[in-house]
Amino acid sequence: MNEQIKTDALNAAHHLMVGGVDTLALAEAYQTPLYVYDTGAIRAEIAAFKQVFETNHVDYQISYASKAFATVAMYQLIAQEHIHCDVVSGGELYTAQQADFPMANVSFHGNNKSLAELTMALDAGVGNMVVDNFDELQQLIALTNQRQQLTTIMLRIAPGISAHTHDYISTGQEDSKFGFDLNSGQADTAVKQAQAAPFLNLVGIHCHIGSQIFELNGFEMIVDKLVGVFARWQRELDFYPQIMNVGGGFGVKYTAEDHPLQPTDFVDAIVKETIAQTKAHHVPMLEIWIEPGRSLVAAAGLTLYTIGDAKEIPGIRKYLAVDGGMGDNIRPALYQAKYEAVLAKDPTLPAEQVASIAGKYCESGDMLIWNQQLPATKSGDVLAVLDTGAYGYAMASNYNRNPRPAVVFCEQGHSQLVVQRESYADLTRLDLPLSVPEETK
Ligand SMILES: Cc1ncc(COP(=O)(O)O)c(C=O)c1O
Ligand SMILES: N[C@@H](CCCC[NH3+])C(=O)O
Repeated sequence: MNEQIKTDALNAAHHLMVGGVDTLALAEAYQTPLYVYDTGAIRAEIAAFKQVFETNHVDYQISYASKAFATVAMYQLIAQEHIHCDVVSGGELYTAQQADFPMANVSFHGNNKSLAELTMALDAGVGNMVVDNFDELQQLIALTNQRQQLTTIMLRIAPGISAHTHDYISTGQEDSKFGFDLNSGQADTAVKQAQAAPFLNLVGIHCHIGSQIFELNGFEMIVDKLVGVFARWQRELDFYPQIMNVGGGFGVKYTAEDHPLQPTDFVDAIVKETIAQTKAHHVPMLEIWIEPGRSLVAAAGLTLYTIGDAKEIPGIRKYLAVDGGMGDNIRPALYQAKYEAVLAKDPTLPAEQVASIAGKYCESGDMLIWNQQLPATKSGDVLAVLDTGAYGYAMASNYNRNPRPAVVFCEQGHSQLVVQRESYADLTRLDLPLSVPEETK
């Protein structure tokens, strides 16, 4: 059986269960494609992160990087767990507001926040603005002076450390669009400007080196580098941050080929390194913030599809097409990301075929999985693609005018629809007809 599946995730009939709910019943009730989340698993991941910090007796904050999966219900779940979240756009901020998420617990990221977004954040009372560049810093200084509004900020630093991950999701290197460059002294200048701003309260430094990282070493390097810089800033600029935000990026297991550490192992290493480095530099211990996105939601989510048409090219390949694809999960096409799938009616059945799972979109690259071992299948069977909880729904599109799927939360045997399936009418809701010029009427 697929090693991603825990044995308690099967019912007596061997149907795959999520949060105590039968996936075949979910497919029947809500149709497919369908995003399904085990919200108990999300809560458990949060609890595991909290525990590492608490065992180490350090001040901390966990800020969920909501770009990984943002809906009203998700922000509400995060609020229930009493952690923070970060947003990267007016749209995410708006969704958090609709969820009544406490604005004091929101951090606002982004390398090109518009004036409208900055204003929206100040109006909302966002707790922490993560300032990315000099233009934004100047805009924020002007806005806060004008409004006489004391605003808490962190500065995002590009530490000049490359994470070993896909180029598209590596962000900490010197040549990055994100953050104040550390090596050239831009970060020092930004600190001085922020210190001089009467309405900015600079509480911390942020950096994020990338996503789906499998090695501790990048995080330890950030800590070493940042604490060294903080010690210098304390001497030279009379500035010592209260908070060190090391971002997210903790890698998760998508397939049997992946061997990540536990997300909590990363945090344990970060905490221990921070304790060691602050001692070595004779500076005060820092409050440590992390921003996990993927590691909180990836494994908690799966996508249910219905198998449709099959195509077998003798001696070459068998394709099984499903009723979704790159519109609900762009990651395989965009990052060559790999997933595994099981047959929802019985993941324990022995494999009898190797099939490649194709989407229904008009692109050859619309392949969800290459060469998946599966039992015998027939049209109408429900296929569960595992670990799709991060950056699936979040990056979904209406390509080919396909409506986006619904999202269902499951916990303790109950399911709840939290995002409705889009209808065809939703697709044209914002369209306006071609206007006919007067003279041709
Ligand atoms: C600033 C920032 N924080 C946190 C995250 C979350 O990353 P991940 O989902 O890999 O944990 C990202 C995305 O890479 C990010 O850009
Ligand atoms: N969207 C990416 C992660 C990017 C993280 C954003 N900083 C993924 O699916 O892997």
